[in-house]
Amino acid sequence: MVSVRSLKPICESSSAFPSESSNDQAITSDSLDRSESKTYANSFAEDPLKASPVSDMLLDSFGRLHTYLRISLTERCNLRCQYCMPAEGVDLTSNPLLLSQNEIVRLANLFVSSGVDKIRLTGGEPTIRKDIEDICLQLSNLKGLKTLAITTNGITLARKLPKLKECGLNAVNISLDTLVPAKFEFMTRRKGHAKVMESINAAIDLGYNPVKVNCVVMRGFNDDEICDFVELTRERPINVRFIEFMPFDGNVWNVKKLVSYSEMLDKVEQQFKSLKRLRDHPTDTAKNFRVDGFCGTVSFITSMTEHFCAGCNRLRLLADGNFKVCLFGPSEVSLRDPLRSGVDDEGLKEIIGAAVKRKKASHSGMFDIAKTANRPMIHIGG
Ligand SMILES: Nc1nc2c(ncn2[C@@H]2O[C@H](COP(=O)(O)OP(=O)(O)OP(=O)(O)O)[C@@H](O)[C@H]2O)c(=O)[nH]1
Ligand SMILES: C[S@@+](CC[C@H](N)C(=O)[O-])C[C@H]1O[C@@H](n2cnc3c(N)ncnc32)[C@H](O)[C@@H]1O
Ligand code: SF4
Ligand code: SF4
Repeated sequence: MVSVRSLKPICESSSAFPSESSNDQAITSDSLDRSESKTYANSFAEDPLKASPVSDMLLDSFGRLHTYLRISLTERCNLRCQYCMPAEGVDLTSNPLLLSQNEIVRLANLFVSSGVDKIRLTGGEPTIRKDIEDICLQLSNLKGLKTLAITTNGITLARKLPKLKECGLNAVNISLDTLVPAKFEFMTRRKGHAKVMESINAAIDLGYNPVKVNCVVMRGFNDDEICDFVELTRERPINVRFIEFMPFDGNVWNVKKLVSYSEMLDKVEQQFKSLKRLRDHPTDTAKNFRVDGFCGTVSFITSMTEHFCAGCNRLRLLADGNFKVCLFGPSEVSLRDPLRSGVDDEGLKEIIGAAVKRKKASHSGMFDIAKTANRPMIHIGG
């Protein structure tokens, strides 16, 4: 049974939480050709150092400024999604080798004082970290940070969100791949569908706007639900984001299970004739659309068939203190070890800056990625 009805229809235009990207402006000329691939790097490269107070540490050799840091708070999770991790689980870093709260805040402070203005907490499942409220409070007090976001599976979020909001969390992405509880249990190898729906409602009730709903689309699993997900946006301030299935170590990736952006878009356009492309922000991971008259929006994260690396502004700090400049780049450098051996901020900045300068222009394509050793997704955090 499809449980769209278990989400409350609420659509208010005003909100205490401004949308981070200017998704609301429809492109006025004829809708964009879906194969159009924009290069945004040049718009950043004009004179990035003059245009903003961002430190050279965050500028890569292609002129991309990295103002968005994703911090993985834990390698653990209360679900076991098939597309993210193997059934047998993953090797876990021992507790003493994980970053402490103080170390996370110290490193985050270094990034924010260098120009990072958006931090996303991820994992594993970030909400299972016991000190998440304190972490949010300390991070949201960092001068210069504009967005403190979370990506969560929503299992325990409904209960925790009011306090997290008080602690400064101002953007929420919730993962939900199916509207059918039995399919949820199959994909996540756990129960909990109703709790995720409850968390989406709670986030809407608390004024998060939009509440982003991340849906990894896999052939034969949920590709028949795409239009049901679009229906969620009719009366709710939800941004449904259909994500192309990506390969990671230990997941069940296979090109036959990948449903491409073009195929997903076809399905949506067939049922929702008035779907219009919106203007994306150059650093967006998503291509954004709205069905005429609908409250929410629909997006596609097209990492595999139309990558968006030219506008990349993202860096990653993993739970074990490793720093990763690209989701698919296997190279990592430890920030934990120099931090623990007493290296000062300038020393850390040198290590970070050198890694950022080594960042490649783009990922190497899905077939190469599938063959290259990386970490399981649950370690990286998306
Ligand atoms: N290829 C690629 N995929 C990414 C990147 N960042 C996030 N994603 C993927 O996008 C999907 C949604 O990720 P989220 O954690 O919601 O982050 P986000 O898309 O940056 O979210 P917003 O900041 O709200 O736009 C996940 O499948 C991520 O793995 C990136 O830098 N490169
Ligand atoms: C790794 S999870 C971590 C945060 C949290 N546990 C959650 O599920 O939202 C971050 C995001 O990555 C997405 N993701 C995981 N594995 C993926 C894959 N193989 N391809 C595409 N997206 C994936 C998830 O759906 C989720 O939206
Ligand atoms: S996608 Fe998120 S919820 Fe699912 S196993 Fe990975 S970390 Fe856990
Ligand atoms: S694949 Fe790497 S370069 Fe491309 S958008 Fe993702 S993190 Fe950035």
